[in-house]
Amino acid sequence: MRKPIIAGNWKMYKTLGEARELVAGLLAGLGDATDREVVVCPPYTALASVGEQVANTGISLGAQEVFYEAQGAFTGAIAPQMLCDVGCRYVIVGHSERRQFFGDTDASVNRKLHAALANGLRPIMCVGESKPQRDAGEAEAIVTAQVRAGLAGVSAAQMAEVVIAYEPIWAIGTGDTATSADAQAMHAAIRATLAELFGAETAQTVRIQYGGSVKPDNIDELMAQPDIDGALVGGASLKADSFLRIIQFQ
Ligand SMILES: O=C[C@H](O)COP(=O)(O)O
Repeated sequence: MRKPIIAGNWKMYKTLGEARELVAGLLAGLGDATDREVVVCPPYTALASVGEQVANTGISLGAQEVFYEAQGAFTGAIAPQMLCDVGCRYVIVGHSERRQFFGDTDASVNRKLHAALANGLRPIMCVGESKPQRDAGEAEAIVTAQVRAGLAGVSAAQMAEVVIAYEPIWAIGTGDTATSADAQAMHAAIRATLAELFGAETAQTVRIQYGGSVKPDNIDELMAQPDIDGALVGGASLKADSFLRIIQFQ
């Protein structure tokens, strides 16, 4: 059985004080459910503080990005060990905003994913097509190619640590969610690709999140799909009440 994983990607939001307030609200309402995993991914500036706050709670810490080198003259970059140092368990790689604004490619995403794994971090690797690509009927080919390239050189054993997030770019921050049927179809295509790469048994164990305008009013339907194993949530993770409702999907 795949344990559902709900992750909040705060993107470039939350000062230290705001971060503490949000996490306090989450901890107050979380309860002790152990049948689902909860992750928050604050901006770098709040990682250490939130890391202390969530230590020994039901919330895991994740970062939004990582560089693939261990150390060196890489101004502005953060190394995998630095993320471990502040308590991170997860790190997002290949988010479409990193691909769009910061030059990430399938090749650099693959290097970051390997660096994360080598340092004991669990990568959440994002893939997803643009609107023109979907309209042209290329969505599945684009997404499965991103999966293959991003996972190049990864072993079946390492896949136990990898989470994949399918995020159609046109659904991010737009309120325009993929229908649960469209999302399910893409998740099934991703799982079929994983089966080709790593074998059917391993493919059945890999968690695939959906991301793109996940809200309290659509999470239940999305999570009811057989190949949707969680959500990567942006806007609706910035308030405790809406993120708690998403965590408490039926
Ligand atoms: O990482 C999260 C996604 O980009 C989704 O963002 P959103 O929930 O604001 O659409």
